Amino acid sequence: MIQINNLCKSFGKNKVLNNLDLDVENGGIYAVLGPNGSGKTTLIKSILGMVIMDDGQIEVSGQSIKNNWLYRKEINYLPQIANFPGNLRVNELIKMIKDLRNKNNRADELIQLFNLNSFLDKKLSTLSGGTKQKVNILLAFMFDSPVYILDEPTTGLDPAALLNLKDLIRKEKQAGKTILITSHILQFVEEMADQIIYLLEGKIYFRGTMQSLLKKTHQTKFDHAIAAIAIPSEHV
Ligand SMILES: Nc1ncnc2c1ncn2[C@@H]1O[C@H](COP(=O)(O)OP(=O)(O)OP(=O)(O)O)[C@@H](O)[C@H]1O
Repeated sequence: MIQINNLCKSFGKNKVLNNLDLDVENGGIYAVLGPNGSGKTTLIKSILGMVIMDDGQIEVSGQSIKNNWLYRKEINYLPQIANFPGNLRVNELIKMIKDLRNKNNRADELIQLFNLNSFLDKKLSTLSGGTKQKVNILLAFMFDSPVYILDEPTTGLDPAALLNLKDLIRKEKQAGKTILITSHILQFVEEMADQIIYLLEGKIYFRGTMQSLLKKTHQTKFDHAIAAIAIPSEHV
């Protein structure tokens, strides 16, 4: 589904991704983890074509992303920080995105699910952080797509909204979708992810299931395994 070879990206002298290779198969939930600044967002944005790679190849569904914009139609993206004009009202934003994509959508179902009815005529700049995030989730899930990329999707959500988000993601997985998620919330990752992809020093430092991570780090708890992951196994 997503194939990355020798991906390199630097910002000035800061080499963020260094000959990174990664294969993401079709279907399932993949958690992209790593310390702050390890390059998770840069990796995600490279896949989306929002960061121009210095070197390497990325293919999505067998198509190279270079000089190609059609592949982006296959990916629904929830950014870490969405920058929509603050004076736009929620219903205007939803309508604008509907008109742009012009295909079947399930905005109404998601408005009910996240209790957004009473916010539809509010300006984006007046919404709380959690409500803004619910609107962003609605935009990321309102169209059907084979691939979802969710950058810190749980930010600011209350417990009820978090449950709804988890249900949404599970349903998409059951429908065979491929879902890449970055999150620092380990409980969420532990509950949701089929595979862990751990970034460190510009490369994929670990890739595998939760069970294989626990085994590799000789730990019984996920948070301890994550803390231990970057320590050579003879020191764990
Ligand atoms: N546009 C940019 N210009 C300059 N440096 C950048 C830019 N984008 C990212 N960086 C740098 O690249 C490195 C990786 O950043 P990135 O946002 O990909 O990390 P991350 O793993 O997503 O971090 P976090 O967990 O804090 O969200 C950081 O050192 C960051 O400062």
